[in-house]
Parts: sequence; structure tokens; C-alpha cells
Amino acid sequence: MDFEPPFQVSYKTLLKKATKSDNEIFLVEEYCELPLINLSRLSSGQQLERERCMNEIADAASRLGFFQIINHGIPKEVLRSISYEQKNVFHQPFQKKVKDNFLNLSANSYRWGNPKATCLRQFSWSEAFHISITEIPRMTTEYKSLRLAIEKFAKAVASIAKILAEILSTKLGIRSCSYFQDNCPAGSSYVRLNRYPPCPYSSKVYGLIPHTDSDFLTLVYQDMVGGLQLFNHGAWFSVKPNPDALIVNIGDLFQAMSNCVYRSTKHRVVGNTQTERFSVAYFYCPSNDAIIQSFTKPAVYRNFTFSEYKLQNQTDVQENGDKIGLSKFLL
Ligand SMILES: O=C(O)CCC(=O)C(=O)O
Ligand SMILES: [Fe+2]
Repeated sequence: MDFEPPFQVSYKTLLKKATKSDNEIFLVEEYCELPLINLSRLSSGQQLERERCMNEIADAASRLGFFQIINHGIPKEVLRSISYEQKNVFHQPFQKKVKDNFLNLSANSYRWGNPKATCLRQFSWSEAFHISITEIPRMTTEYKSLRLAIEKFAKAVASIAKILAEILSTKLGIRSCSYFQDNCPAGSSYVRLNRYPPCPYSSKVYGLIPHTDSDFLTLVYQDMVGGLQLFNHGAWFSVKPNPDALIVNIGDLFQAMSNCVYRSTKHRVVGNTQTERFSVAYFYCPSNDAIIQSFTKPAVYRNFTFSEYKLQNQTDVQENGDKIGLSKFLL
């Protein structure tokens, strides 16, 4: 199939190790029931219902760093349309997808595998379009329906991200917090379209390597294939797909800002030998010069700007093949 990235050819030496290794590291049997939060209660006329809903959100963010939301208000059509369009774009010929001006996005927007990986555990058997919200309007008209689908999805999810961020900061005891309003303009966030092609070594090679997200919050819409796993109390658990839910996870910036009250939980994706998998992630981020500081004292991490954080992560990936993250900013 001409749309498949040439993993086997380009990463031959690395993948040879997978055929030799009999270390089946991803056989996770256990499912993790993510807290399922009904967001419609936020607009309930009853104060008690609203309070309960907000407490559940804060509780899930601190216990697990992951939860699911239902009745989130995103029209089914918006989700159906982004799913359809992302499948279509990933099924374009590989030679087209790798061209710098494909979709008229910035270079390096399309990613596959990991050119910096020096060993299997740094390698991801997946492809993605990483898109800054500011780039969406200039996407090529040839893919107008994709552009519209991303635009609608991003707009709907952005408003949920902002509401969740404000609830989480209120629950830290911060009153009338305008931080997100002031520091997270719509254009600073990102959408990432993910595709996990069938992988012949799926029990030995990651779909997406274990990582934490470098943002405040991530919202993910996934198909029904499954493969997302999270690390909790020393073990990996699979997340059961729910067609009506979006997954929310806390990113590093909220962990820093909350002095570790909210958890940026490590997660990964395990591929499938037979079936391709799709997901769309929305990363709720501040502007580059926003200062990330803890709301409460004493602080666990030193203050840093978002661009400083991204630069440090990039350097770490260059030098180690992997992100080190917040531990570099401990006081
Ligand atoms: O595909 C998924 O379910 C998760 C994707 C993810 O973790 C990411 O893009 O950061
Ligand atoms: Fe992630």
C-alpha cells in the first residue's frame, strides 16, 4: 500500500532487534476504568450538581491524571467528520505526505517513526500531523474539508479545555484566576492527528513511546481499536475505548503549576498487528513567553517559560533520544 511509511526499510537495523528479542513487553491484560465524568452537570441549575462534577474532575486529575468526559457538547458530526478526514489524509501516498509543502503546513509537521532513536524503546511505529492552530487557516484548499473538520474540532475542544483548566485552578483554591484567559490564546495550542499502522512487531515495538504531554491538558478522541495505556502505581493499564467519550489527561504544565497536586501521568500506545488505529489529540498550551509558576508555595519546580520548557525537551531528545521533562526543573 503506497500510503504506508517505509518503517521496515528505513529502520531495518533497529527493527532487526525486534525480531531477535523475545521480550514481549507490552502484554498488558488489565484494563483501567477511567473515571467517566458527565459534563452536562456543569450547566445544571443545581449548584450541588455543578460542585460535584467539578470535584470529580479535580479528584480524577489528582488521583490518576486521566479521565473521560461524556455529554461534552461536541456534535457527533464534528467527531465523525474529523475521523473521516484524517483517515483520508493518512491514506494519501507516503511520497506525497513527506513533501514539505503537502497541506501547506510548516516543515516537520508530518512525522513518522523517530529518526533520532538509537534503540527500540525510543522508536514509535506511528505517523502524525502536528498542527499549530495558527496554521489551520492557511492549509491548502485541496484539502478544504480536512481544514474545516480540524477547525471545527479545535474550536469545540478548545472551549472544553479552557473550562476544565479553570475548574482545576479554582479547585486549587485560586479565586478569580485569569491566568488561562491571559496566557493561553487560541493560537498557542496544537492539534495532532495520529495514525498507528498495523505493526508486525506490535508486542515489541511501541506505537508511541511512553511519555508525558508538555502542555496543560490534552483531550483525545480515539477510535474503537484501543492501544492507549497509562502507568499507574508501578504498572501499565489499558484504556478501554468509549465511542461517546473524549479522554482528558493532565500535562506537565499543570503538574508544575499545581505543585504536583495534579498528575502528568506517563502513557504510551501499543500497536496492533492487524488493524490501523487513529486518534486526534488537542494540546492546550500557553503562549511561548508565558511563565509557568506554581500557584501554591513552597514551589516544587522553579519558574520557567513555556519556550524554555520546549527547548529543554528538544535538547534532551537530541542528546538522549527521549524527553526528560519536569525533573530538570526541580528546585
Ligand atoms: O493515540 C493516543 O491515544 C494518545 C496519543 C498521545 O498520547 C499523544 O499524541 O501525545
Ligand atoms: Fe500523549
